Amino acid sequence: MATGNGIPSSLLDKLREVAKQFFALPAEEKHKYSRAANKVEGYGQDGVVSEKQIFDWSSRLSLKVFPEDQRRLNFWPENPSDFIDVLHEYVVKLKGVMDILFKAMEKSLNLVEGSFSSQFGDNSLMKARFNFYPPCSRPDMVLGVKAHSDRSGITVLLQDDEVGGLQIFKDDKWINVPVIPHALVVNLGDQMQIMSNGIFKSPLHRVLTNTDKLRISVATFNTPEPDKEIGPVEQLIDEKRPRLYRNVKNFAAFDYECLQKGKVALEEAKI
Ligand SMILES: O=C(O)CCC(=O)C(=O)O
Ligand SMILES: [Fe+2]
Repeated sequence: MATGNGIPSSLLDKLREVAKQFFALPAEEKHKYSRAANKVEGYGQDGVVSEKQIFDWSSRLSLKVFPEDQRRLNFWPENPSDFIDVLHEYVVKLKGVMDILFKAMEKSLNLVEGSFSSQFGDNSLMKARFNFYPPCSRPDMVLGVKAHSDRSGITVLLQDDEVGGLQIFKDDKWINVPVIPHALVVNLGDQMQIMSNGIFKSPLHRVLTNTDKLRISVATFNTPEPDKEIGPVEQLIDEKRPRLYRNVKNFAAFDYECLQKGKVALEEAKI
């Protein structure tokens, strides 16, 4: 949980506000930004992969925010009118926060500076995902997001300022993540688990639904450049802690292939 993260509280509030305003638009207006059936970028619900699939109780708007020249502005809402500026300001500041996180993680393991950040590269990908969870009459029947670990390197999450629901799996139990309005939740993804040779964990997490309140969140995923090979930092491999993972490239694509075969990418990357 990063409080005092250097991002003004007013900007965090504004980001939640523009997210709420976007999701409150009439369906036809939101559908201007609909994602294509086989793509993740844009507005929509879960893609359909099988007949037996259980859907998440949520809608999302996913946008690639960095590298800046890869932004597809046709998916960026024009309504509310300050959406684009607020998102831009947030992600620029968040990049600075991510740089501090890399340095802190490297330092905490006595690593050479850049051990992690250089694996992400200068053109690492950043995607912002706005999640909208409407109230749900049967919270016992359906989840807002099913249990998963993030396949990113690092995820930074801005939660709803009032409504909880995020849980993390720890010591064989689901634990509620507290709601702290101006804190950012830092969640390490599968690729950090690989780079840290298993020292940092990519935790399972899920989101519960709620009978009478809607919830929003903004997850920002930072991922290494897809054509860069990533792997456990050499300094973290020794006789006591042998190399756990092989090097991988384009983990997102690898993860997708594994999913289709019913396999878990982190397991498949093990030596
Ligand atoms: O809404 C949340 O609190 C978490 C969302 C999440 O886990 C995700 O978007 O990957
Ligand atoms: Fe997640």
